[in-house]
Parts: sequence; C-alpha cells; structure tokens
Amino acid sequence: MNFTKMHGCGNDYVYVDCTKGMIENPGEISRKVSHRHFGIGSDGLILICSSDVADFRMAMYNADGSEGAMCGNGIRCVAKYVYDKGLTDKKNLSIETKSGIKKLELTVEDGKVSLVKVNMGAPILKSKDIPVAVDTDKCIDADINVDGKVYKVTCVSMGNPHAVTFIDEDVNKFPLDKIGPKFENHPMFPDRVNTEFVQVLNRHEVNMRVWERGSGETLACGTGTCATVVACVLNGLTEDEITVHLLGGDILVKYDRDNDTVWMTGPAAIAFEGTIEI
Ligand SMILES: N[C@H](CCC[C@H](N)C(=O)O)C(=O)O
Repeated sequence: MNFTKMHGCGNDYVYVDCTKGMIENPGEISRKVSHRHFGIGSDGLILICSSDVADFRMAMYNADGSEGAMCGNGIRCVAKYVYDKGLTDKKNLSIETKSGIKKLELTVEDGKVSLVKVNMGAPILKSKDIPVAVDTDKCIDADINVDGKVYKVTCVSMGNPHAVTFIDEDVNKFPLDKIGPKFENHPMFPDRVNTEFVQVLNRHEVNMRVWERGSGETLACGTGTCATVVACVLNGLTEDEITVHLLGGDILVKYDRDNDTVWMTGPAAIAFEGTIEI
C-alpha cells in the first residue's frame, strides 16, 4: 500500500489515495499503521476517496480502529494532498465527510498548499445530538465529576463530540494521561468523547491540550479548537476570533455567531511517503 504521512500542527495521519479503489478493513489497517513501534506511527488513517456529491470524500479512522465523522486537521491535509499531487487544480474545494460537505479555501505558495481555511459549519449544542447524557437541553459550564474532582465542561459537537474543560492551571503540567481516559469513557458520554483542556491566556489566545477519543493525546485537534472557541464565546471568556496554541502549532478559529458558522484556518504539511505491506 502506498501512503503519505501528513500532519496538521503535528496531528499526524497516514493518508491513502483511494480515488481509484477502496482498501479493505480500514479500521484494522488504521490500528496496524498507527502503531508508533510496529507500524508507520500516526494518530490514525485517512482515506481520500472520490465523491458523487463533492470534489472528494474523506474517511477517517482513529488509532484504535474506530471511525470518526470529521477531522479538522485531516481535512486540511486532504486539501493539500489533492492539490499538491495534481488531483485537482481548484483552490476552492468541497470535501464530503460523515458529518456533511465542507468548503475549503486553499492558500498556495510556490505551487504548494501552505494554509487552508475551512468552513466548519454550525456547532451542535443540543445535549442529545452530541450526545451527552444529561437532562438539560444544552451542556454549558456544567459540572462533571471525574476521579473525585469536579470540573466544568461545555459540550459541543463539530460533527464529532467534544467536552471543553477550562482549567486554571498550566495546561502543560496537567496530568492528561491519567485524566483524559476518564473523560473519554465517562458515563456522561455514551459515544465516548474528545476532551480539550483549555487555559485562557487573554481575550485573543488560549492554550489547549487534547485527549482524543480513540487516539489518546495528540499534538493538535482541529475540530477540538473549533469546539473550544465556541465554548469560550458561549462562556464569555474570549472574543469570537482567537488563536489556539497547541503542542504542535497554532490554529486560528472564528465563531461567527450571526451566521452560526465556525471558520478554522491552519497549516497542512507532508512529512514523508512510502509503501507498507498490509
Ligand atoms: N484530530 C481530529 C479529530 C479526530 C476526532 C476523533 N478522535 C473522533 O473520534 O471523533 C481533528 O483534527 O479534528
């Protein structure tokens, strides 16, 4: 299998061109290739497919083999892949995902995509649609008891479920390995959850670390940055356009409340390419 290893702010996936034919057992292949010692090493697998309703279709799998509906860093890399490799010459693309069709604007420098802006659509706030097992319509600044400690969460779906947790301490010192899995598997989240731990720096910047459902800690999460900015705005903590600092780089997110639309802008990069026997 030919592959390209790409990343958006260090959130890395193995990308496979399936426009000429699908691969079998993608979940199992994701588990295998993602392994950082026995495989290629990645946060999961992303397939680039043809689409009947958009320019391309993206399918994404976590490192544990589960399928995700949307991937913010992944969709920017898919845009770079199809443009840089000449599968399209369009700088405005539509990409089908399991959470709908997304529109993307590509910035091209020296013939290669450097930055991608994505219309991420409207955030989903209804508890039952995220899903969050609470008896309130929305879950904003709600209490959650994890491992004997009460945290405040705001839950948002950007096509996939997120629990945004504001913390006062330095995010870099937060024991994510220990607490992340407890959020992921908490009974409040029947489909498990991606959790963002966020430290607000000022009205224009936050630091964020993420524990992803199915992949563990990753260096960045695009949908997670969008959920974070929506949560910041809903809780009155920041302006509506802010920079999210992640372990692997920065992503700019704007929550346009008037049009109920989230915009995400960030980089996409190719790390290396190769072939693997599967
Ligand atoms: N890293 C991705 C999100 C993957 C979400 C996945 N872990 C899930 O099960 O929903 C991003 O950049 O948006």
